[in-house]
Amino acid sequence: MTQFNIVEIFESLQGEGYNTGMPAIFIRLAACNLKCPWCDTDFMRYQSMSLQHILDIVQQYQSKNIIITGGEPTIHKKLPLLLQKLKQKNYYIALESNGLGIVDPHIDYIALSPKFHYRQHYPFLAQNRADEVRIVVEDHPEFIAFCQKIEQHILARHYFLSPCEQNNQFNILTTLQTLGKLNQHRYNNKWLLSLQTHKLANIE
Ligand SMILES: Nc1nc2[nH]cc(C(=O)O)c2c(=O)[nH]1
Ligand code: SF4
Ligand SMILES: [Mg+2]
Repeated sequence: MTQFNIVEIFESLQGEGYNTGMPAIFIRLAACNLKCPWCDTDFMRYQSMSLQHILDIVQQYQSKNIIITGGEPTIHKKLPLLLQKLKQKNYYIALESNGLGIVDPHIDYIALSPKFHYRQHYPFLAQNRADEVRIVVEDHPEFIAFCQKIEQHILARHYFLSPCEQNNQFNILTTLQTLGKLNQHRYNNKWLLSLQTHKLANIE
């Protein structure tokens, strides 16, 4: 039987990026190939679930939108089996990934979050197309160059910077200053702000 390691499945609103506010069922897969110091997800607390069990839970909710997140979903080799089933049931599927793996073609909306902290992992990007790129802001002299490099290498419809939360504080000022520098030419500005609004709204 096909099993998946699942941290949680819940219904909420997309808190971040271009689809902010979209009602969706979140499927959070276990494990990650990175270990970001500010990671806000306990991705190693999971349970093994059969494909049918996941479908049963998903179908109890109202929404026809799914957000696959983690952890890092692309490290799950059997993920295409789950996605196929969800597509057969006409779900719209968005995926959150750190960009180190290849994203399955069943995905309708790809949000990639390459991590500056692991910039040495991103010389050759496996996934070089996305609907949106969303980078968590770090205070470092090379951060802007990293964003510009990602903008060159990942063709996306939207580019976002997202404040980093550490010790219950968001680095909003650094984020604003970085946005200002990335968009300094005042024409063809690409970079927008993405907040983790679910944290501000106290929802999951
Ligand atoms: N509401 C809400 N939106 C989200 N968008 C991406 C999330 C994630 O943890 O990947 C997330 C999350 O955890 N909650
Ligand atoms: S890539 Fe995402 S899930 Fe993985 S450690 Fe970093 S913030 Fe956490
Ligand atoms: Mg989250």
